[in-house]
Amino acid sequence: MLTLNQLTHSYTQPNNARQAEQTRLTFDLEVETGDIVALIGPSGAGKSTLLAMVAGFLSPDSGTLTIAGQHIDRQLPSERPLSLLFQDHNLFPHLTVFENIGLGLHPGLKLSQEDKESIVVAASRVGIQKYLDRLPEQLSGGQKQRVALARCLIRKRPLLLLDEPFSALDPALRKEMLELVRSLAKEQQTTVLMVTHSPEDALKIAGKCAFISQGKIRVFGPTQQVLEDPEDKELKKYLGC
Ligand SMILES: Nc1ncnc2c1ncn2[C@@H]1O[C@H](COP(=O)(O)OP(=O)(O)OP(=O)(O)O)[C@@H](O)[C@H]1O
Repeated sequence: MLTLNQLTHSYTQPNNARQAEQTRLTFDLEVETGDIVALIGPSGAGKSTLLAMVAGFLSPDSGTLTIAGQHIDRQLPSERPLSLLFQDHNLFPHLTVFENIGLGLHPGLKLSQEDKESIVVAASRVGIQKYLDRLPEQLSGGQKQRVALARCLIRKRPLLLLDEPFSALDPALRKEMLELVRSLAKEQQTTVLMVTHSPEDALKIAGKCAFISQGKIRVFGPTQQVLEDPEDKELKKYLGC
């Protein structure tokens, strides 16, 4: 179980009158192990802030964050039991596909024979085993995202954070990648939080959906119910119903 309990972050910035203006975002969420949750909501609602607090890039002012009962609030991003996949796949341009995937296992690439074998397995799982010797610049956008996904997969962390990772891909490839994430998550019992602007993508892979608005989760429930039978006024407006 992933639990966010009153997890709060406030941004302070000067306004036109040169006074400090605060934007306060507070999140409560409970996600069962192995569930895929889509985070949707209008621009500026707080989706990236939620993800950044879970990832550890942004410190909460208050509240708690636990995975399987363990507090991870104080851990550095690299110590947290999670992997991240963003639209910008963050591959290292001077390293081969093999090495880029290997970074998921060891930041210094000190790889045992077993590690090397698991890199090949992860690459085959996402369909890029033919390209292990290539550099990222010799790959298409979709192939690069597969490498990034393989790097996440090989880490076998219990939580995967996705921030619009496939939005630059064409519809067929995007669908294929989403299905791949779904089957990999099921295989490894990975809990997934996925920020998306696409209700269609949410319906494709997420069993649950959280609608975020003005720094809060306003609606949380089964994706189909949230998106196809919305009751909340703001959610209806967001969906254009
Ligand atoms: N560094 C910052 N300083 C001040 N305010 C910020 C900062 N980052 C975000 N905000 C504010 O916090 C709120 C939430 O922003 P956030 O980026 O989390 O929204 P979002 O839902 O991810 O938006 P989008 O879909 O456009 O990426 C917004 O009102 C935004 O203006």
